[in-house]
Amino acid sequence: MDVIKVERLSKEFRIPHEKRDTLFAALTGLMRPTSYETFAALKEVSFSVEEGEMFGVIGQNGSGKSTLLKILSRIIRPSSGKVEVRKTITPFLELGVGFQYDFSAVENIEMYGTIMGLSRREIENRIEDILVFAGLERFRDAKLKRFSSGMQVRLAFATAVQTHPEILLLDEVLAVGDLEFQKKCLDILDTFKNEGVTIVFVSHDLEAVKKHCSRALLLDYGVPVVTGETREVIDYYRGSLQKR
Ligand SMILES: Nc1ncnc2c1ncn2[C@@H]1O[C@H](COP(=O)(O)OP(=O)(O)OP(=O)(O)O)[C@@H](O)[C@H]1O
Repeated sequence: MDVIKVERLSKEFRIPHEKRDTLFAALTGLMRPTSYETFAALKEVSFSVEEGEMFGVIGQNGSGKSTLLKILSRIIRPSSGKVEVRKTITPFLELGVGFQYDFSAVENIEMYGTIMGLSRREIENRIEDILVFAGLERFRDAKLKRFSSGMQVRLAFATAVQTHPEILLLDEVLAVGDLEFQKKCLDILDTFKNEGVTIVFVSHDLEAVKKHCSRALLLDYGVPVVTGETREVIDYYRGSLQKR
């Protein structure tokens, strides 16, 4: 069963240009009205993701991957096209949103867990597991402002995976963690996959995409160049990069 179905999805952003012809006009505010340029971040993108599948989205910087995930999670609206999502989406796009830097690790787990929809009891039962998974047991009472960015992501990911996701959207969030932690997270994703969780995984780490995703989509400046079996999509991507 398809849990995500995207048909001819397009997204255009309006980029403002302020025209100030002379310094005098700029200083006196006598400028022409702002004009806008339209920028197409996604152009007629279509694909579907099956339940329990880990689906990769790859492409160069600025190719529209994050825009696509933001539309799937309803953070932004498409300009045209159709997006159907049949289960609840848990977006891990910006891990750690809501973290309080003056709070300790444990206080942040309690707060973040609440934001992610866990009950008080669920959080209390899991605090130790979360700290162990994040490898931060020794830092339980340290304030977050003393943590490195990698430590913050470890804490956020460790808390977030305790929720009961149906569809997970991951946007390059693991890249900040060190190699050992990245491996741990990818192992967790495999466990999720085995439990039937659907995962959409945006990454520049092509080896991780190849290893964990069954199918993938390659975007090139908003254009869906190829969708299919991950190995073929990655080979195509590598081949096209060599030709440039
Ligand atoms: N709110 C916005 N307003 C205007 N342009 C935007 C906005 N959000 C994204 N863009 C533009 O859309 C294009 C696609 O951006 P997006 O962040 O989706 O790319 P990406 O593939 O995720 O890139 P990266 O690999 O660098 O994370 C970029 O050119 C970006 O500048």
